[in-house]
Amino acid sequence: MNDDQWGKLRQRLLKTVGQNNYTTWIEPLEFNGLKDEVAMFHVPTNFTGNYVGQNFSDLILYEFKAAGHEVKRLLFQVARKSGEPRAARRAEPGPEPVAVAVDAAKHSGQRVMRAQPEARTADDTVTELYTAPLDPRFSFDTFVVGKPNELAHAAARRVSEGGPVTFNPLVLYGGVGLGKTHLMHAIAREMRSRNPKANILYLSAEQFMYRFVQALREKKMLDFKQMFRSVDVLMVDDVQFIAGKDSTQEEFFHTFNALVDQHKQIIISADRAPGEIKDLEERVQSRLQCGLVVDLHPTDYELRLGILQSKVQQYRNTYPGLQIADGILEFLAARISTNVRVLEGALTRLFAFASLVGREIDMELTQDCLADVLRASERKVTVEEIQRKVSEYYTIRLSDMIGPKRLRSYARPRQVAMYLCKQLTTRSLPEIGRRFGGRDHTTVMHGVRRIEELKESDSQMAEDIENLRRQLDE
Ligand SMILES: Nc1ncnc2c1ncn2[C@@H]1O[C@H](COP(=O)(O)OP(=O)(O)OP(=O)(O)O)[C@@H](O)[C@H]1O
Repeated sequence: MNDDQWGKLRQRLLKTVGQNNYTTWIEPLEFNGLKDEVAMFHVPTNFTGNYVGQNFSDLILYEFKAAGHEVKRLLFQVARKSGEPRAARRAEPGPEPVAVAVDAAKHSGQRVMRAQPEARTADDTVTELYTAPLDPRFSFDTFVVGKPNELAHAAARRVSEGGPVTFNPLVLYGGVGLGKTHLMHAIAREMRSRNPKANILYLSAEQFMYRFVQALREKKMLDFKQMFRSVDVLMVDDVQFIAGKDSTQEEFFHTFNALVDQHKQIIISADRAPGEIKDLEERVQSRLQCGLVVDLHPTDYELRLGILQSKVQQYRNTYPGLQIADGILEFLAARISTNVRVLEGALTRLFAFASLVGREIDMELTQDCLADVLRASERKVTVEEIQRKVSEYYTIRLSDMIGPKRLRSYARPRQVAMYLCKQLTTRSLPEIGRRFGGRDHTTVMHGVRRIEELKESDSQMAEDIENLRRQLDE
């Protein structure tokens, strides 16, 4: 594998791990070759290697495999700073500078060898990750409410008003870019403005783990416990991050209990319902389920349009005099349905571009400027292609998949195909139903929902969907 291929592999990892994780963890990896089924990397610090090994090894190994390279181990070595001799390019762990090696055979995310905290160096400091400043853009005023998020918004508002703690914890969950962090920040800001003396701690679950690890390393566990137990409000974003990290979960559990006992408000966000977070201890799951659990649903057309209109209002201050033709926002709301982050990014780019070239934002400029975004959201694949691919994948006859048989071995692939049609084409549910032997749209909806559920709870299903998507992309 050469650097170019590694570049492509990295791009695939970006899609899976998200931009933040990518920038922090994947981008700093310097690919250093493949030897004897060992993929070698230079990493800036032991901590990076250790972290990547623990959290992303299975994904990296999977991507190597998908790219046709048999890789059994990952080896992370600390790169020397300039002026220092380069780290030896070897596959065997030596006394220095090996940080982590990960074995594919045991690759349920487990390391076979790890750097002990004591082995870390001063440059492993993670202090900068400890602060979690609130984003000034994320307030209730800028949060657009629609059907998919009205319950989450109402619960967030209610909690932010303070007063007696009624539901504890409040858990907000939902998919990528649907506004969980926005709402968390809005709650924190509102609480702070209502009660400036309140000790409100907002941090991501990742930061919670870093603090915990650092406290262990520096033998300051008492300070850690005291600090977390003295807050009035604890807000932990993206709690799914601690799943599978046993000691962190345990500490989180105790912190949680101590605060609930003192009637302190806890607010949590997650990318899925607590009961569906794989490798999250049952006792943690059940604690999270004790309060109010509310769901941010995927955006609908109206909410997307509302968000776009609100952003245009905000942009008017930055770009006074900018003209936007009728129908453009409607076009974007209909075409870009992935997540709000992408929608916002598209609009920002459009405004910047229009102001640079000094033109009105019309359809032509929109198509030019957002060609890549629109192409990415364009669903070129057809219902027929999906049906064919899915029947091949599950080795069933196309006619059985489309036909009336209800046997599980036909019904499940049929639901998978319906799900993919919903995701990858612009066909409506009734249209999809018609193409599947004239089925009713409610049957399609049921099938789509079932697969969405299974994708979360059944790793085989998640893998099947991913494989099929990939094959359909080719
Ligand atoms: N209802 C909304 N009104 C206004 N802006 C929104 C809304 N929902 C999301 N956004 C914007 O979309 C972007 C992504 O939202 P946010 O970061 O809160 O998503 P998230 O659910 O926390 O995603 P992730 O799972 O990636 O952490 C932010 O810029 C946010 O302001």
